[in-house]
Amino acid sequence: MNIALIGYGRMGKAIEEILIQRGHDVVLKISRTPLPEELKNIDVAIEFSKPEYAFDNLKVLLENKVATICGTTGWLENQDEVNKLAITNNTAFLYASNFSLGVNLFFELNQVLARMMNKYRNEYQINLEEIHHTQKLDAPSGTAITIAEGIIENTTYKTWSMEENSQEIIPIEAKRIENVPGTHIVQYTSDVDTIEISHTAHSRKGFALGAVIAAEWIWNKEGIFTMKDVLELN
Ligand SMILES: NC(=O)c1ccc[n+]([C@@H]2O[C@H](COP(=O)([O-])OP(=O)(O)OC[C@H]3O[C@@H](n4cnc5c(N)ncnc54)[C@H](O)[C@@H]3O)[C@@H](O)[C@H]2O)c1
Ligand SMILES: O=C(O)C1=N[C@H](C(=O)O)CCC1
Repeated sequence: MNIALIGYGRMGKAIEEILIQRGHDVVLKISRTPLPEELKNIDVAIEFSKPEYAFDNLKVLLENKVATICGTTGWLENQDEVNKLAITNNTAFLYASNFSLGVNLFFELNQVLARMMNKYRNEYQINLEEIHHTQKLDAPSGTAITIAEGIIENTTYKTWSMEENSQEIIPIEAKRIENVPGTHIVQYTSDVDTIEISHTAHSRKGFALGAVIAAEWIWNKEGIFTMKDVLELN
């Protein structure tokens, strides 16, 4: 496939390596705004840039009817508009806060555990922690937000917060430590014990491979998709 890499930083470079290994051609690499207004001969675009640029990049890509995979976090206030653009332009769009197979399995496990723990809300205090490298611009991580949303969907918690903690709120703690690719921990603590599930990425390879697999999957499709569709976790 002909792939456009929009954002050529740590993730863009890790994705390029896997694209080449799998026989794809990287026909465009963009590391700053603006994108060219006309985009031709691109099968799929993979967008991993920065929170403040993602929305403008996605608009140009979708208006050019380019099927797009987006891994940039921190722009989701515009998600509805982006989804609409994909639909009105008869193209395909997939956003994932985390493309790794392991984290997508972890999302499922988190929901099962949340359902079980809801009965014991009074005995156990929940805590969600994410740890990433010091260059990360957004907090909490997109992955932590997806984990919190998965808990909210399956329990009586109403929201998440990095500042407040109450019966209705899932507290999220974001730590920044040099060279950590991404760690997420969900903990339920009582007076007598702790139940904990965690996912630790050893490198960016898992994120990059997942993004390439999603790009291969979305080619020639129309609509809004998630990694659940790609990995057949539905
Ligand atoms: N979904 C996932 O699985 C996943 C995994 C890792 C990182 N991320 C997210 O991906 C994003 C990128 O992460 P990273 O570690 O590669 O960051 P990075 O800072 O290394 O790279 C970002 C790149 O974007 C480029 N850029 C700047 N302005 C741009 C513009 N207007 N258009 C296009 N590119 C532009 C920069 O030159 C830089 O090279 C972040 O939001 C991060 O949270 C997501
Ligand atoms: O390195 C990053 O930045 C990461 N961002 C994603 C997030 O915000 O969840 C995925 C993990 C790595």
